[in-house]
Amino acid sequence: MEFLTVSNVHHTYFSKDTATEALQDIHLSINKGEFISFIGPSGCGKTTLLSIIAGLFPPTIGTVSIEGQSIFGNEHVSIGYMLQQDYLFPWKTIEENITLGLNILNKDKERGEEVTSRLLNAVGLPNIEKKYPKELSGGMRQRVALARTLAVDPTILLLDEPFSALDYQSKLKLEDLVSETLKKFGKTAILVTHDLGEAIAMSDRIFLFSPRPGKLHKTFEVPEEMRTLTPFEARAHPHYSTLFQMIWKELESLEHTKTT
Ligand SMILES: Nc1ncnc2c1ncn2[C@@H]1O[C@H](COP(=O)(O)OP(=O)(O)OP(=O)(O)O)[C@@H](O)[C@H]1O
Repeated sequence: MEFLTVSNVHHTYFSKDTATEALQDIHLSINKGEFISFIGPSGCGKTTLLSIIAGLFPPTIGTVSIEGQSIFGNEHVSIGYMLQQDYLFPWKTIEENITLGLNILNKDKERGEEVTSRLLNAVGLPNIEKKYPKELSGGMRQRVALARTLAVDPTILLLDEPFSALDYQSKLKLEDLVSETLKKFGKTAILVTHDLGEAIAMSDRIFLFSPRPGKLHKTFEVPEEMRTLTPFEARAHPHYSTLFQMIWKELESLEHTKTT
């Protein structure tokens, strides 16, 4: 079932005397519960498209809708955004950080304690409600950021390189945790990443964009039998390296068109 639709999206950034065309004629659709990755050469407009889907600004041309309704100014759509940095408030406890969104939205305020405890359990960090972010490692803080993102029960989760600041071991563990948690909560998600292996291991489909102005170059389906595995297990599946090489070659040919 089509859930998110991006139709005829073009985006140009205008400043005093320059116009930078970031995206050109993007059409795509995503099904409910799917995990999608956006990959492509640096500067091809991945973050721009994610920001437009988040409703941070409208595209110059085109529309983005969720379940048939435009996302701009739509108060029924709540977007969960997870970034490279966790952006937890250092002066607030973990519980206060997690319930921040609920308080701002005036939603489920009285259930804050219960929601916090349920989500901290889900991300494997029980009983840290009263701690402060500085008492946690980088990986633990990103797990709290995931709990905070899920607390508002977002319609869709947008993940902009959320693992890239972590050491390799923490990154692999968090990939598994995010994947398992999103499946458990039945969430739809889009991941922007420069790590092709991560995209293959975590996604149902991968959207490859061409150099700026970014266009959707190709879509790759991850084989069904890999999707039921954890990202860690998926990396050991024989189809993983086949897909990696296929997409890598495409990426290299796109990089070539960029410089020539
Ligand atoms: N606020 C802005 N004003 C002007 N130009 C911008 C702005 N934000 C992004 N750009 C330009 O738009 C293009 C697309 O940028 P964007 O950050 O979306 O690409 P990206 O694919 O996410 O890049 P990267 O992979 O390097 O993070 C780039 O050329 C960038 O310099």
